[in-house]
Amino acid sequence: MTNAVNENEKLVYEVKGLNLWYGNDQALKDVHLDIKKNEVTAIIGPSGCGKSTFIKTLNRMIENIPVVRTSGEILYHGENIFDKSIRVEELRTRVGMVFQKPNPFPKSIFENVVYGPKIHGIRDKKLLMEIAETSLRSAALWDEVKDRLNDNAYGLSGGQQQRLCIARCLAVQPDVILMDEPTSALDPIATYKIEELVDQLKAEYTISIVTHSMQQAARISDRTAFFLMGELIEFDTTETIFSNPRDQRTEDYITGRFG
Ligand SMILES: Nc1ncnc2c1ncn2[C@@H]1O[C@H](COP(=O)(O)OP(=O)(O)OP(=O)(O)O)[C@@H](O)[C@H]1O
Repeated sequence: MTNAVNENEKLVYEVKGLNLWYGNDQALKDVHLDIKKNEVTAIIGPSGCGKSTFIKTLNRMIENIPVVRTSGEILYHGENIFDKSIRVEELRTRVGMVFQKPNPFPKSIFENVVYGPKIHGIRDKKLLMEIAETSLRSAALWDEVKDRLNDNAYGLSGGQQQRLCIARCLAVQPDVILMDEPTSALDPIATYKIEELVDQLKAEYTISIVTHSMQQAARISDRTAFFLMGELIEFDTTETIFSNPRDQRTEDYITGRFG
């Protein structure tokens, strides 16, 4: 009994029978998947299989698209995120998101990081500075920007901008970080830095990352979910998915036979 309770506490998400439609087109089909605390869960699969749709559903960001309809349940710490009692803004604060293309605001580095805390009513300059420093340190960017916090964020390199977006996400103290192909616009060195960062961040956060790179999924994730045409074909430890997949379609994809 105790073990069962402890196991459940480790589950951040329990996705149960999730379906999603864009108008009449079904993009997710009866998806069942658990996401565990302090793990990196990689979402892989060929273009159009529903990877982005899936992670954007986890913080209900997908509902910004008016034609979207869903059915099924997504339990987040045991509560269904589709329940009427759920406050969507709060959910999106707890479950932050980093996108494919770095998207800093046209503001200073400092203002980018403290944007969320300010919206939440924090005005104290000293506290904002502390939040900025902690978040930038956690995003492994502090040393590179500490002397130019008032410079415009657009002056940073692409990789630095992406780490700034991660810092901005961390500044509101999320629980989960969703990353939608966060390195696809970056060069190998900047990619390596983000991968290293993901590995450090999982000590404190739960991370789900969409990636087109099988090597990246294998390098940084604990578990991997393989999607195909809206269906979750296989979900297992990353080691099993890449060394001993159960489904032929998973094997075909990871060995580069399609996609
Ligand atoms: N805003 C939208 N309106 C209608 N259909 C959409 C919309 N966004 C995505 N789709 C459709 O939903 C399906 C899944 O798309 P999604 O972007 O989730 O796939 P993906 O696996 O992330 O693809 P990629 O790897 O190319 O980013 C596709 O068939 C796509 O055409």
